[in-house]
Amino acid sequence: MRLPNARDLNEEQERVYLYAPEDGRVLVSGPPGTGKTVLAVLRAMEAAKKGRRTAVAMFNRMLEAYACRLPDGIGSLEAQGIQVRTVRQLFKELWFGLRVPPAANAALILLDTSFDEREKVKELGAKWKPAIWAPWSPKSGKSRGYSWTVEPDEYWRNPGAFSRWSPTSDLPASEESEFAVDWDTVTRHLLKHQSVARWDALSIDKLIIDEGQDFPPEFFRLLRLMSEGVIGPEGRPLAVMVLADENQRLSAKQHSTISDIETALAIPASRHYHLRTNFRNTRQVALVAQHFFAGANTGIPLLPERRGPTPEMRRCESVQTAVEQIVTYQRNNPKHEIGVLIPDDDTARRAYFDALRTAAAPSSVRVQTYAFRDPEFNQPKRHLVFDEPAVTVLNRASCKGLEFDAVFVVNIHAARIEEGQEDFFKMGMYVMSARARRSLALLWVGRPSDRPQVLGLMPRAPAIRILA
Ligand SMILES: Nc1ncnc2c1ncn2[C@@H]1O[C@H](COP(=O)(O)OP(=O)(O)OP(=O)(O)O)[C@@H](O)[C@H]1O
Repeated sequence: MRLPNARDLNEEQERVYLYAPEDGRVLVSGPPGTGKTVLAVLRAMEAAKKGRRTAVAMFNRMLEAYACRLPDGIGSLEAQGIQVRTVRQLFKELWFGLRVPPAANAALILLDTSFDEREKVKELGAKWKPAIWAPWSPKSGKSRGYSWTVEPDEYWRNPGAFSRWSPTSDLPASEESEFAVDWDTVTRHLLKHQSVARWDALSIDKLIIDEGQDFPPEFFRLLRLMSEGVIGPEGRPLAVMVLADENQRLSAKQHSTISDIETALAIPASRHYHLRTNFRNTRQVALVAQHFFAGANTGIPLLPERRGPTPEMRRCESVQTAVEQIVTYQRNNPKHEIGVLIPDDDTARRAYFDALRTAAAPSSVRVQTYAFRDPEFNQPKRHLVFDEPAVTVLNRASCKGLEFDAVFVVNIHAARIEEGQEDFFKMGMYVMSARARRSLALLWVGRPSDRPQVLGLMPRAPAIRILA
């Protein structure tokens, strides 16, 4: 990521960087491009310099990978002793480390079993699952990677039979999705087992959360209790800083508005900092993003002065024609970072990725992608480069927080907007168009006579050049 020098911060950023309290809870809100991630990273570096054990927690792996890469000469965040994790991973590690007894609705129960006792647990119905990560399994030796698990039904029939192997469970999942955490259950469980939890597993005393709007209020209620010292190690309350923009919410279900976060974290006005200056986009890109603005509280950024080309909306005969447009742009601008963003359709993401890779093959340009569910491409820390020329193909959910010189939002004709979900569609378009530093194109595929539903929601001239 591009990290301005602390001396280049503007006044509103400086207020956070220099004067926001180190302890308790602080909220920073601001629209896209106002420097929230920059402040998260700068504040983390500052806290680490002062000897505070700090973590920056991101919503997804893409942002985690992006924030890990700092400009040359600064050294990675990890090298500075700062943990960079997704929130889920951070709390999963903590949860396992606390070794609290299994939660009632947990999908998986783990046993801390030595190699020598494997036959005994097997007799009780436990199974060895090598793919399950257990913090206590040694990295080498005879029992390397052994994770013994027992089905919840089996366990709850006779919990006492397993007690000698310190049973614990996975983070309780919410009913909506196995990937979403049931934070209320986590809170209740930690309150109940506060005295037996091994709190030395909490390896941080400062937590900075980026993209805070994508976590539910229950998560912030847990953080509040941890920062008040109600949950956590005695005498070591957790300091929390949250950065958020409610206009960039990802899901209609699991999210928080700014006022939800203020309430759940009990943030007074004096601890809520507002950013308004957009450092990322040109004025022309910002005007298109503004068209999709859904009107929630964080506000529209001040329009930037920097000028650039007028964004375009282009009809393409086929996916292949759209791909050719992108490849032509890349050939004319070989030094650019290019984002190809899709309003959440994994089949389309893969199709664009494959077609771009083939079409760009004669050149040495890097074409890369990420998808959580695609085992070939779900390790962005290992596979992706940032701040170098590349064509990066991503779904909407993965492009949060990132930026590119040029953005092509493709496949928009296929977007289906469910009743009452228009605001979320617009928020998705807001997030994707605001990734562009300079050039923005919205591409749809169809015949000249086609009128896909979404075209009615697109900006019009003169904000955008319409090309058929
Ligand atoms: N004071 C500054 N001077 C110069 N560039 C800056 C400054 N602050 C931020 N930037 C640049 O602006 C861009 C956007 O910053 P950043 O990604 O932190 O914004 P953000 O608020 O997190 O955006 P989003 O909500 O879209 O994730 C980055 O390229 C960053 O380097």
